[in-house]
Amino acid sequence: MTLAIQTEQLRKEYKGRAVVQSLDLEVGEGEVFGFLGPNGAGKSTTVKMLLGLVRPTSGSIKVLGGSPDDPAVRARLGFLPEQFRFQTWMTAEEFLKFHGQLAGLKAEELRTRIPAVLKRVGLGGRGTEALGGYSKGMLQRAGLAGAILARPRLVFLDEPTSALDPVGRVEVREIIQELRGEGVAVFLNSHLLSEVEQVSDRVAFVKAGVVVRAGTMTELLGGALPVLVKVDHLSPELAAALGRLGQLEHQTEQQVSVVVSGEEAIPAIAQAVFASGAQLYALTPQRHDLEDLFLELVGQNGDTGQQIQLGHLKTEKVA
Ligand SMILES: Nc1ncnc2c1ncn2[C@@H]1O[C@H](COP(=O)(O)OP(=O)(O)OP(=O)(O)O)[C@@H](O)[C@H]1O
Repeated sequence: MTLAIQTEQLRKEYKGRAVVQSLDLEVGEGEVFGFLGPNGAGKSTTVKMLLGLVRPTSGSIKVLGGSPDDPAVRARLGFLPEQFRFQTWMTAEEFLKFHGQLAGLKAEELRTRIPAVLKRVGLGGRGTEALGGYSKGMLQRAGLAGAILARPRLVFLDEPTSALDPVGRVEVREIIQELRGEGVAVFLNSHLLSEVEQVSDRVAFVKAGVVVRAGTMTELLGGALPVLVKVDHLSPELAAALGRLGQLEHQTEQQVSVVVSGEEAIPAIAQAVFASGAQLYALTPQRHDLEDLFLELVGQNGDTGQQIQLGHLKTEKVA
């Protein structure tokens, strides 16, 4: 299998200061990979190196099995930059035609492909308007159309939903899922962690140029699950029964958090409550999310938290 991205000991220095270091990445075909970290962590620099726009100080990069400097490889890459500044005098159709031609698409294919991608990103019927008159969200949609136009095998999306309304965000999530279904790898850079959590197969957290944690959602967020149980009266018998299912925390007369190993333990909690004769008011799993993990890893002010350098980060597709 050809990996979509493979880097070994990738490093970038600016004026002798390392902004990306020891980066070993492997992203599989059809994998959605979230690359997360605080401002200035080195995410955009990594993306630019993967696209061949910035030269690494040392280390190696393979994208789609080749070099990002190879025009044939570049033609199969899609890129939505965070700061999209498009040719405002062009219409969306002209902009896409221009990018399609640069990617080597034939005029005949562009005739059908351009309206199809405009429709896909929610700009159907707006293609003949100048980009100068587009709203921020419409521009971001046009940029996404440009990124997927030439049927790339690897797409880099840098903050793809920052200007979008909630409907647009759902649509982008659907597009990412479609790309994955077609075997396209997606390298996603976003501070909107709940969205990353919903679409990514794997994520890596980067801090000061170093990957501090990486894995699948289950690997990162699985494990102990606190379940909040609210009842009319938490009798000693009920507490004892719940204590047999998991560790009890934050116990009061009417509620307790039962820390169990996974969701499969939830029905037994409900049964224990009913068997005790108590009235159940709430049974709430309180799974940690990527935001909790982000704050834990990089600290609320971005400069606390532990740094663990991973020797090797493999990111194979998760079924
Ligand atoms: N051309 C450059 N010259 C000098 N320093 C640079 C250059 N480009 C990036 N840097 C520095 O490299 C570090 C990483 O920047 P980068 O843009 O990769 O971070 P980022 O993780 O994408 O941040 P953000 O989330 O804010 O977009 C920063 O300290 C930045 O100042």
